[in-house]
Amino acid sequence: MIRIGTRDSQLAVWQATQVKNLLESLGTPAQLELVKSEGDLDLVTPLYAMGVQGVFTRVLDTALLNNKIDVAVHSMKDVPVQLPEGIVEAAVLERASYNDILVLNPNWQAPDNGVQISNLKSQISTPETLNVEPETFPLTIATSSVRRKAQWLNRFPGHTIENIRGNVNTRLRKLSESNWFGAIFAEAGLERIGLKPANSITLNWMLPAPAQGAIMITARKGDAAVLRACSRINHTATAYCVKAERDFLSELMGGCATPISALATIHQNSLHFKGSIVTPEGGQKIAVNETYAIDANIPAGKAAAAAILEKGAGPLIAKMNHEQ
Ligand SMILES: NCc1[nH]cc(CCC(=O)O)c1CC(=O)O
Repeated sequence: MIRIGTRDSQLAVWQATQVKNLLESLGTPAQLELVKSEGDLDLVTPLYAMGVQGVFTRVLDTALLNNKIDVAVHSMKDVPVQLPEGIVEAAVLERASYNDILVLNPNWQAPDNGVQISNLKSQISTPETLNVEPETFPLTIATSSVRRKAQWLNRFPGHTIENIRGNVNTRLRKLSESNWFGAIFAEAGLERIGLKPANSITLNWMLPAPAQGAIMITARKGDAAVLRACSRINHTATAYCVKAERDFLSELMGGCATPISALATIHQNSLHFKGSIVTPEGGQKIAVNETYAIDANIPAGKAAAAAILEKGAGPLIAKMNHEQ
């Protein structure tokens, strides 16, 4: 019987249940163990001020090391790149959507100046390759992610970003009780628990967090039986892409509040890698868009990090770490 540790939010339990079902479909019985995390208990402090590293994962790490559970299931983007001593990656499940989406506030009151909501929506959904129409109205958007804030303000410098915390259910409620235009969510999180509202816009110009949309299973180092069972539900292509994204992050990371984004996808025999660094208030952005032949066995994330440093990312990262 594999004991699966999970946080107790609806999304976390959904993800852990997915792992339980996959393990059981291959003949390994499993049960869930629900654990509360600090990231869920404190809903006021912005994540970056909590010392982001591991606020969601620490409690499950402790439970693993104390032999209270055999595996832990995490949204992979919440897992620090450096795992604690004694804990290893056991599997990565097939990735769901990696997109960020803007959920519109159903109760938003349009100002009385003739602004067209359809114009605002089309500005927000315009892909990266097209120029954005000049702004017609300074919107207020909610997110507590520095990465999302930085990219939003880079594209819409006149807008205002408000902080919003809590699990996805809490954030959807806070949005509907606010006067914000919308709030940014990971599409995967809302889709998994059937909460993605129809009035949402895919932000295909926003680069996701490394490993967004992927689920990671961790286990104790050397727990051979558990590692063997988990390896059978590992999705190789996803694991390959998110490794590149996390390598990029770890090569560049000086501080945990640095808005670094990365997305790796596989097309035929190539790995396409997009990465960016944007200053927190959106003023400066450096991006790379690279392609690596998979056969060549190049460590894509490290190569892309070298490419973005070549473009001048170093001083930008240093400056952000200094200001923090
Ligand atoms: N940081 C919170 C978090 N961690 C994982 C998800 C969603 C699922 C995913 O991205 O894999 C979310 C919610 C969000 O970002 O809106």
